[in-house]
Amino acid sequence: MYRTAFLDIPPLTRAAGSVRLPGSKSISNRVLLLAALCDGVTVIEDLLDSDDTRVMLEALATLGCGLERLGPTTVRVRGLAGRLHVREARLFLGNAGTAMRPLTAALTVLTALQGGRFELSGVPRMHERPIGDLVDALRQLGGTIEDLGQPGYPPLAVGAPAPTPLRLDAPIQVRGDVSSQFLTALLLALPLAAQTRAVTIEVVGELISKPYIEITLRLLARFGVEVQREGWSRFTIPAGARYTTPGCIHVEGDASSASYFVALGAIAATDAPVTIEGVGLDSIQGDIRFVEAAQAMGAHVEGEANRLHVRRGAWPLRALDLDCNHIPDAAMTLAVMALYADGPTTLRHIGSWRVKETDRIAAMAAELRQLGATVDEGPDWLRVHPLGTDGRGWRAAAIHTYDDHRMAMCASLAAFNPARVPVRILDPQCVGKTFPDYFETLWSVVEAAPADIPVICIDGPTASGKGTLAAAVAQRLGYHVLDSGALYRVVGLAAERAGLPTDEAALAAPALAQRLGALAERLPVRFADGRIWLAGDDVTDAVRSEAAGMAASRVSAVPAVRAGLLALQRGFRRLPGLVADGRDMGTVVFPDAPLKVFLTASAATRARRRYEQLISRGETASIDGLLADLEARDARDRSRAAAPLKPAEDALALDNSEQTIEQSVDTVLTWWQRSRPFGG
Ligand SMILES: Nc1ncnc2c1ncn2[C@@H]1O[C@H](COP(=O)(O)OP(=O)(O)O)[C@@H](O)[C@H]1O
Ligand SMILES: Nc1ccn([C@H]2C[C@H](O)[C@@H](COP(=O)(O)OP(=O)(O)O)O2)c(=O)n1
Repeated sequence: MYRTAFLDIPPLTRAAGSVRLPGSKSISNRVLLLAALCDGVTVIEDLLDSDDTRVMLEALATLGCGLERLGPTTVRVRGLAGRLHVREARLFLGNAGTAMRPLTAALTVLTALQGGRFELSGVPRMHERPIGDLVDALRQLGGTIEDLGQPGYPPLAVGAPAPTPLRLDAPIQVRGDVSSQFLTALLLALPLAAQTRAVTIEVVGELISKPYIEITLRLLARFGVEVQREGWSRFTIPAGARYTTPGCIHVEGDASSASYFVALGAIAATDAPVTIEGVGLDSIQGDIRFVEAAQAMGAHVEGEANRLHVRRGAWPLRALDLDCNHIPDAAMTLAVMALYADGPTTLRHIGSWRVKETDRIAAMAAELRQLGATVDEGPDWLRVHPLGTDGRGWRAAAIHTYDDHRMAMCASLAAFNPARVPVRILDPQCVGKTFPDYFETLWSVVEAAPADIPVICIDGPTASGKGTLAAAVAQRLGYHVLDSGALYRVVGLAAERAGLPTDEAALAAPALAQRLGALAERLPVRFADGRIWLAGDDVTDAVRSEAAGMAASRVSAVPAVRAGLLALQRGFRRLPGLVADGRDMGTVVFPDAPLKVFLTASAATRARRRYEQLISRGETASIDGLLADLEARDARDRSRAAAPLKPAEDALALDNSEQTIEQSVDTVLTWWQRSRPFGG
């Protein structure tokens, strides 16, 4: 997951390959609660690992539920069997509506039956998301609920020290036109109160998002409770209802998350399809019907039970006028697809967007306008005018994401714009709510022209702080790092292991130069988790010695070695970007890089830094010896014929002798921001 302040997505061209989706959020949190309420042990497989499931798991643990992680996405839950093990607790539920609403209902019923008091709260946005309709229904039922903030919104406290009688004789009425989660919450909670009598729920007003109720009913059935329904207005939980564990339950891939990859297949030019694993036509999630909407816009989709294959069909996409009540979350994806359509697209019946993670109608309109689009909005509809496929009208934009995972994932699709402008996603870690590795998954199936993948080059003499600066800048931007010096060091070491001399006299022989070149070209080197591996050996420490630095300097003067390492170095230019440090990053390896920095510091400063570095590693060193060595190394690196150390013509010079590391990092990031088309 990217924890950077922003993530720049370079213009993308093609897409192909296969993605596996994380588990469905809606199914994950429902199954967790059902497993916690029932009697016995349930093993949940392919559970979503995200912010929203984490808060649910923490709440259940607080309530005394036995939880055991069997793997990253497998959890064993020992149910509470309908009994409260803890009578008082505070539960923090982040911004997870799928935790807040059902837990409020379940704890109201359990405390009415057994006594106890629980406080439920969330992030500030959660305290702006309505829950009043559910609270009204639970009060009708006889539950005790206290508003701890603004009435009708979390935070709340439920329960009282002593049990209170529940009124189950008359049907419980709940409004269904603001959020279907209120009905879901009652459906999940009321089986706890239906041991001796049937309980009926009546929906007042038109029920929205019916597919989510279908998921709830199907999962209740898996846990042994068959609810009878009359249309979408009356639901009866039979007398004697009792949750029983299905033993093992598998969570299917998130159909709403699938929508981004379906859209990708529809938008990107492809040779092979984009294949989405983990969700298909057998899905119980309503958002699977997004596939029909995408097909109506022109996507070519082949579906299997648990898999989808998507390719571009009609191009530009066909404009759409659609009632989106049945796909409230995935419909956001249509709003971005609409930018690539042949006319205005209207999404109707999306009033629930206004009370989601943010006011999604307002947010979507504002951000699509930033990209250059004309957007009209009404209380419960949105009309997006296309930006066209000839490249005109598109603007590079820094997209606000409003702590809303879907805003970030949707906006990423704008990176296919024909104007080939990058898209900046602010606060990319908001995807952690449902799809922490969304961007990494995106990179695995998309392509960008290498020239569009940014590289920041940091060249300069030894101990000027290149490596330190490169690592820090890369971390702030979410970019990859290329420590090219390490490659020359590894060549020196590999030569030594192969019994090849690396002294200057020997290196003058053309036959040796050729062998070293061949060795460099097929160098079995691997960088992983901050370590360097040579043919399976961890050589991280071995290549860091001063002797290895000297050997590297000598072999690096051999043109065949430099040529041999060229392709390997250019291979580091991967999405979303690269920071490369060395001697010739800006002059030879990435001459088209949009930012080149030539980093220097006085020889005395560099000798002192290297000295401190060695001493802190527990090695012995003398400043005078180091100074002599680094001056010799600089002289060789500068005077060699092949790719000598020198600033590129378009490099910006930075002397950091008097700067702290943070100051150098800020200088480079300021230069970088200036070179980007986002303003600010
Ligand atoms: N302003 C600065 N910028 C970068 N590094 C600095 C700075 N001040 C001190 N250093 C230290 O200098 C040492 C050498 O830095 P390093 O990144 O290894 O250099 P290089 O990669 O150029 O050989 C490190 O221990 C680093 O912490
Ligand atoms: N792009 C590069 C990087 C390093 N080299 C050579 C020249 C350097 O003296 C050695 C070692 O480089 P490295 O960056 O690891 O050395 P320092 O950390 O700056 O001491 O490799 C090069 O020729 N071209």
